[in-house]
Amino acid sequence: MDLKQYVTTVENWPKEGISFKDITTIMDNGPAYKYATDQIVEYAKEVGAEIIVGPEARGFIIGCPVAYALEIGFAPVRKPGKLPREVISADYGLEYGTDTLTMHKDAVKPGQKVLICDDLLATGGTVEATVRLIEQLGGEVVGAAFLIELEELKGRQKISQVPIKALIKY
Ligand SMILES: O=P(O)(O)OC[C@H]1O[C@H](OP(=O)(O)OP(=O)(O)O)[C@H](O)[C@@H]1O
Ligand SMILES: Nc1ncnc2[nH]cnc12
Repeated sequence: MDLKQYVTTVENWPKEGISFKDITTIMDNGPAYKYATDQIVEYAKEVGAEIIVGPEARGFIIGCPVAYALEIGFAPVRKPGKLPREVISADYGLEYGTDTLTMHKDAVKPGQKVLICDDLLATGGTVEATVRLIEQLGGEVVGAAFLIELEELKGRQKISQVPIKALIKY
């Protein structure tokens, strides 16, 4: 299946100059959503994932069905103030300023093999901060899987030690 045909590009959103890749037109198509999920499930098997970690919000849409299919767990990465128990935090750079991501301290067990799932790899700031969180908990990041990679932004250089799977490239 050519998944790219189900991505909708919205020019100049949310800001002038941004070419936004809207994945809701993959999700609302049953066969396309299943095909995309199945590809990542196969990758998760290849790398021996024991748990899926996904950053809010779109990482949940990709990661949760993969975890369900494999009967393994899913651990959320969230913005500050959203997780109710003790957390660890990682700051990361945005185009202007910084932001912070958090995970529960016991979300990943030491030595556990983790696959990170998200919809899109752009500058790599989100996934790089997610790798730091997982490694701080003692987890082993065995891969990062995305529906879309924006190659021009060179996000994969920020996590050069992590194997990356991207189903669609621009
Ligand atoms: O590689 P990066 O430059 O870090 O960009 C990619 C991230 O940006 C988007 O999430 P966003 O922070 O917009 O949050 P959302 O999923 O809640 O919309 C996307 O879902 C990725 O998580
Ligand atoms: N161009 C883009 N389209 C969709 N989500 C994004 N997150 C960061 N950059 C993005």
